[in-house]
Amino acid sequence: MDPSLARRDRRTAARVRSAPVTNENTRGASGGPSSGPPTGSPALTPPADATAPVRHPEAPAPGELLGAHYGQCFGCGGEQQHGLHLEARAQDGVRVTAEFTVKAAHQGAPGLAHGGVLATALDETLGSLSWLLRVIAVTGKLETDFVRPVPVGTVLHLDAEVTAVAGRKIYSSAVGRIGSPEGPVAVRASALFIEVKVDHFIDNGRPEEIRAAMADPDQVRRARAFEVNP
Ligand SMILES: CCCCCCCC(=O)SCCNC(=O)CCNC(=O)[C@H](O)C(C)(C)COP(=O)(O)OP(=O)(O)OC[C@H]1O[C@@H](n2cnc3c(N)ncnc32)[C@H](O)[C@@H]1OP(=O)(O)O
Repeated sequence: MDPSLARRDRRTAARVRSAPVTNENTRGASGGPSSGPPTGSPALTPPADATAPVRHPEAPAPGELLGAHYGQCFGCGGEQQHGLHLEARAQDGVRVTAEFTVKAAHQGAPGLAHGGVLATALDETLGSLSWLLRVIAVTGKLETDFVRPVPVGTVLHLDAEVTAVAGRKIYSSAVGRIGSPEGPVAVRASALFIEVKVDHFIDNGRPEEIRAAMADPDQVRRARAFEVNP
């Protein structure tokens, strides 16, 4: 086949694949990402008895930087040289925004962010919603749409919110835009987080890191405070 035709076919196929997603790229009434999250897995649809999320009275104020939950976290920790160093900020309701600058260490294809790194940025942003509910939760399911390639040097602006809660199950969605909070949508995600106790980490983490974390009184105080969630 003529290589130029093959290239054109590939471009057409890419447009067809992305078309339904880009039609949904408007924001929710709250300014958050809720309108048009990826549909798909039934496990990401809240059950009929799910309730609206409730912002904890001691949640960080809107506009406040949340800070890293763990210095070695690949998503937000300052001690990971090639980590994302993602910075999340509380917003109104149960919503956060975050920024992540794509570095050369985050490439998949030449000059473009790796899809797994972009999924990490979404996962981390969605995970930081726990600060506003004041619970500890881990990702059970994460469904991602990759809408546009994201070049190295891009600042990805992420916006995430909890949409519903059912017992320990926390339903959320997020969107990532290129260059500004109003920029073109590059990635979107829907997620199910599951609330856990601190013991989830103590029982499963590698002993040396757990010992180090337990020796840090600030880390222990932060984690335990989230377990008591009136
Ligand atoms: C401190 C915060 C760090 C934030 C970093 C960013 C977020 C992350 O990347 S966290 C790391 C990645 N995630 C993980 O490592 C989690 C690994 N998984 C696990 O440990 C377990 O499967 C866990 C804790 C999610 C659930 O196990 P367990 O506590 O036994 O709960 P379980 O009874 O199985 O499930 C509870 C409910 O959730 C549902 N559920 C759990 N997992 C899923 C799933 N993958 N898909 C759909 N539903 C699920 C179950 O069906 C059940 O529903 P129901 O109450 O209606 O019956």
